Amino acid sequence: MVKGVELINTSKSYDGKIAVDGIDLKIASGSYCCLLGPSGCGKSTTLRMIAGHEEVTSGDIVLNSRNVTDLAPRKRGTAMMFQNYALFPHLSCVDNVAYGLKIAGLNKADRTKEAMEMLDLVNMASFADKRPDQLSGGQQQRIALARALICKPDVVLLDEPLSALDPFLRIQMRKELKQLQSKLGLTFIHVTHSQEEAFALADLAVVMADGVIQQQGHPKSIFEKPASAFVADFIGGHNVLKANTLNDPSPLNGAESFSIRSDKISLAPLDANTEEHHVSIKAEILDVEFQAQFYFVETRLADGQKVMCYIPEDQLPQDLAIPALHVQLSWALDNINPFHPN
Ligand SMILES: Nc1ncnc2c1ncn2[C@@H]1O[C@H](COP(=O)(O)OP(=O)(O)OP(=O)(O)O)[C@@H](O)[C@H]1O
Repeated sequence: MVKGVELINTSKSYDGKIAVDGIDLKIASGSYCCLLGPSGCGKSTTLRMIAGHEEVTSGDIVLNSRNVTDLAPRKRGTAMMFQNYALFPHLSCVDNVAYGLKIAGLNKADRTKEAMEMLDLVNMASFADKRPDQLSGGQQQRIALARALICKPDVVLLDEPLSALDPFLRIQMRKELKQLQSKLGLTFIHVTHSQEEAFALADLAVVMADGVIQQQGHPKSIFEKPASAFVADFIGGHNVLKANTLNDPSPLNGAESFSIRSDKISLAPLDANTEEHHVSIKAEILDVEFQAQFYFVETRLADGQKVMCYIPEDQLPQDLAIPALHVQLSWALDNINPFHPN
C-alpha cells in the first residue's frame, strides 16, 4: 500500500477484555471513511488507535507507508476532532485555531495569518475574535474543524462530530464536511452511530460489531447486499426472515435466513396471482404510517415474524381496513439475499 491508512490485524484489549479484535482495513488516501456500528462495537477505540491516543495491543497501523504504531500522536500526520469539539473556552476563535501552531513554535504574526486563512476556509473569518461560548453548535464545529486542519494533517479523525447538533444542522454540517474533505483531498475517518450519516458521507463504510468488521465497502454495495443478518438489521430498510418462511426454500441454497428490502415488497389482495419468478406469502396488516413519499406498512406473517414494507402511495391497495386486513406480500426471487451459516 502506498498512500492512505492501513490497519493490519490490529487489536486492543482492556484488562484482557477485547475491544477491537484483529481488524484489517485499508482506507485509500483522499477518501471519506465512516466507521459505523452500535455502542461498544469498538469504533472509537479504532479511531483513537489510529490517532495514537490509545496504544495498540497487537498489530500495526500504517499511514502513508509509514508504520506509526509506536509514534506519538503529533508525529503521525493525523488530527482529531472530538465529539464535544474541546475548544478552549477562554481563547478567541482565532487563538483556538492557531493553538497547534503555537505549540509547534510559530511566531504570533505567522500563526494568526494561517489561522485566519483556515477560518476563511470554514466561513468563520468574521467570528475570529469571538469566544466559543458566543457561537452556535454548528459554528463551534467549524472552529474545531479549522483547528484540526491547521497543522495540515494527511488524515482527519472525527469522533461523532455531528452528534451534538440538532437534526437540521446535522444535515447541513455533514454536507459541509464532505465538501471540505473533497476540496482539500484529505482522508477523513468519521465515527458515527448513524447509518444515514455514514451512507450520506462515505466512500468507504465500515460496519463493526463486537470489535470485528462485519462488512466494508461503498454504502450502495452494503445496502444492496448486506453480508449478514446483523448488517441487514443494523443498516435498516431490510427484513431478516427465517428460511422456512418460503414454501419452497430451494432459491436459498441451504441458507438459514435471508433479507428482503422493505422497498422491494409489494402488497396485493389475497386472491391475486403470483407473478413469475416471484414469491408470495400471506400476511396481516398491523399498521400503516404515512411517510410523505411512501407508506410504512407493518405486517405479520402467520408464524409471527414481522415484515416492514415501504409502499409508494399509488401502490397502496384501496380501502385498507386496519387492523387485521389480510393481504399477500410478494417480491422477486432475485431480491432475496440469503445468509448461510458460518
Ligand atoms: N478506557 C477503557 N477502559 C476499559 N474499557 C474500555 C475503555 N474504552 C473502551 N472500552 C470498552 O471497549 C469496548 C469498545 O468501546 P468503544 O468506545 O470503542 O466503542 P464505540 O463503538 O465507540 O461505542 P460508543 O458509540 O458508545 O462510543 C466497549 O466494551 C468499552 O466498554
